[in-house]
Amino acid sequence: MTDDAKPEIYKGLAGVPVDYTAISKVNPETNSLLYRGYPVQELAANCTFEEVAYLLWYGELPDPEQLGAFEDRERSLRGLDHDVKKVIDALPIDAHPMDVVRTAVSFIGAADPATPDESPEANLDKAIRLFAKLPSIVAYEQRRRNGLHYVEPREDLGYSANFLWQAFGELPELPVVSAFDVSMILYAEHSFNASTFTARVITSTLADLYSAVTGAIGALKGPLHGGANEAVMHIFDEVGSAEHVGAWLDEALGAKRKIMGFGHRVYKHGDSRVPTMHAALVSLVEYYDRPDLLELYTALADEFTARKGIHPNLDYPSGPAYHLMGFDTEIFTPLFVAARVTGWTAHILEQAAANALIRPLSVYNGEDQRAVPVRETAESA
Ligand SMILES: CC(=O)SCCNC(=O)CCNC(=O)[C@H](O)C(C)(C)COP(=O)(O)OP(=O)(O)OC[C@H]1O[C@@H](n2cnc3c(N)ncnc32)[C@H](O)[C@@H]1OP(=O)(O)O
Ligand SMILES: O=C([O-])CC(=O)C(=O)O
Repeated sequence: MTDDAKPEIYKGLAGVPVDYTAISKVNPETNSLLYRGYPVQELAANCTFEEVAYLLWYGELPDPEQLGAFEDRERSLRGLDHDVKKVIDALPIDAHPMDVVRTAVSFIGAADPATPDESPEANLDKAIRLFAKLPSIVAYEQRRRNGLHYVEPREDLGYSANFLWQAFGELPELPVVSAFDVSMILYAEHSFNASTFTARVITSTLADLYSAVTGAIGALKGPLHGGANEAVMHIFDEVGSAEHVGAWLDEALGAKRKIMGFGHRVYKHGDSRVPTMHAALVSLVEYYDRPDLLELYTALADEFTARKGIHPNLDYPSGPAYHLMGFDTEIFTPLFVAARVTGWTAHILEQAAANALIRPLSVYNGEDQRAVPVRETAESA
């Protein structure tokens, strides 16, 4: 093949549309994000995470009766079987919480007799099951790694209040519940990001929903994707305080480091979700009286954006927000899992409903064809 005839390679599939989706629309030109047509900011201001999860799966917001039935189902599925806890307990105490969550989801899939049933109804049921159980898994891991016991879920609490209850064993105050719920809504869905695309690739082979979610958790762990919210907090720890930002950036940029929590494959002028999460962070800073954290947050964002023209993404305000709520830094990405399981499973259902095996082409650039050398043996010599 001559050089002229070489097909164009789209590294990282950047800018390549690979399929349709009716679940969400990311528009970098207008800096907007729609879930099933609704602006995410309006959903965050007016809906609970349960309503948004329902919207992502069913395509419409629930009426009061539908919401009541959905909430009853979700609340009834929250608890963890003894076997799931046993599997979690068998893992090293210093395992990364993302590995723990991935293993727990994989175990739930292995133990669910409905796993092979790939009907849309069965898949939706599995999605709601994971949605309901992930808070118990993540909250338990937050406690286990700190030597604390499992806290049973409470059916009298909404999703976010119960999540915080299970993580910290005390009833959270309203500003904390609201900020947490907003973060879950903002993290829920974002079109063909790397983890969702992973889930769709796995689904395209006709593998089961649990396999697709397990794979998606693996893809989310990396710091170029969901792992960035954890990495942001490590950066905050390194920098220390607002007055050190300039010197820290000189060194980090000099060493050509990537600054986690900044930049995005699709948004080049800022992430549509950041203003809403920033407002939630400000309310937490006021509630916990931590102006120093906001000063550091603002100084780093302003200085980095001024120097590089690269804006914060959602992981930038989420990291310090989860820190203020009391979560360990390593638990931040598992919180993202709990939210994104809604988007992943909506995409799994969409992919399965109009499936085509996802199998792109590669362009070979290795050795030309050659003969395997025939080596002389002792007998033939
Ligand atoms: C919820 C989410 O998953 S949002 C994403 C979370 N990830 C992060 O925050 C990790 C840090 N950010 C990044 O690594 C990138 O911005 C990505 C991976 C998110 C997007 O990257 P891409 O679209 O592939 O752009 P790419 O990495 O090629 O960056 C383009 C240029 O900007 C630079 N750049 C982009 N982001 C950053 C950053 N955070 N810090 C320093 N430089 C950056 C790159 O070094 C590159 O520079 P160059 O052209 O001189 O080589
Ligand atoms: O869209 C992306 O590439 C990453 C992202 O922001 C997300 O998954 O929320």
